[in-house]
Amino acid sequence: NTLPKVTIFGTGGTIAGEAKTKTDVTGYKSGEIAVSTLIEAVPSIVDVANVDGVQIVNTSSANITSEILLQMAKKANELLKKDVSGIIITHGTDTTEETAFFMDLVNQTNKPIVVVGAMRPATAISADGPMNLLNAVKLAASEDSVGRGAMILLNDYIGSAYYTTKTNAISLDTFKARDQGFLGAFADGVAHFYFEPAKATGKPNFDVSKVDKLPRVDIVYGYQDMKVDQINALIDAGAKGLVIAGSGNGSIPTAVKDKVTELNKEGFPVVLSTRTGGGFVTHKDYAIGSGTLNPQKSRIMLMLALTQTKELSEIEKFYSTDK
Ligand SMILES: NC(=O)C[C@H](N)C(=O)O
Repeated sequence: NTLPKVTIFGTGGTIAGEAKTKTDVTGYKSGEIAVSTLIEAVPSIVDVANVDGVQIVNTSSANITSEILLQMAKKANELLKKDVSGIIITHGTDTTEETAFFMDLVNQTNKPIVVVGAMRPATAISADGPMNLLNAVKLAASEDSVGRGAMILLNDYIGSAYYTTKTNAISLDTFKARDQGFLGAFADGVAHFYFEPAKATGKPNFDVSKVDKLPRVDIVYGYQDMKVDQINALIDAGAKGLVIAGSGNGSIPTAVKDKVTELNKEGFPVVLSTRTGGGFVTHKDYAIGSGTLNPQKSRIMLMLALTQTKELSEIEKFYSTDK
């Protein structure tokens, strides 16, 4: 038929989660139900698009690896370059923003990639997954979605993958972009956008078609009395770059700053982000400031940046919001 083609990558998460009782919304197993079953549970999807399901993995989103990200990037680009109008990734919400951000940066087309999940398992009363999935199909199939980058969709709200983050451990209303706001919302089963299509300022694009492996990048949490031991241990373990979730505008204790300064002189990339959940980390003369990116997105950016350059001054540009 003439409906747009949409491919759904199933990766697991609560949207595919199964609990022992209908009222259990925390003690359940993520990634139990196949993507084909999720699609069958929403019969009206067939009125919106020609849908195809691909089971990539079926697991909790904490188990998504950079190998899985690369696999999805290659498959998504292959399909989007053909006649598929949009890709949906059903995903656990805990690391949704990492996958969505990665897919946003590696998409070689202007077609939509929509990452969707749920906060209540499929077996719960008032499960949010089926409606979220139907909305995701509408979003991925819509011409209005073209040129908007990857998007995160949950609880009727459409957020840009670049800026949206999970802000609450259990609430249905968890995804937010506090400073930048949502792109739009569903009303009466229809996606309404608040703006014309736009690209996040300074957003780079990475072609990973020839990348076999992403470099290891780790995150270290900052706190009072933080020591340099974790930094040393991670470098010994093979980290090719580090992100520090500093306090405030990326601040770290003096001893850690001395270590970071030393690493900077050696050309080892350290990105300073913030544990505050918002704002902007400015560039320092001893480390790269993460700009608007939180620690987990800064990590994804650094892995991708390192596939292109080892130069700190070049890496720094990927965190810039300048045009
Ligand atoms: N709401 C969720 O999807 C959480 C789940 N633990 C996950 O796989 O990320």
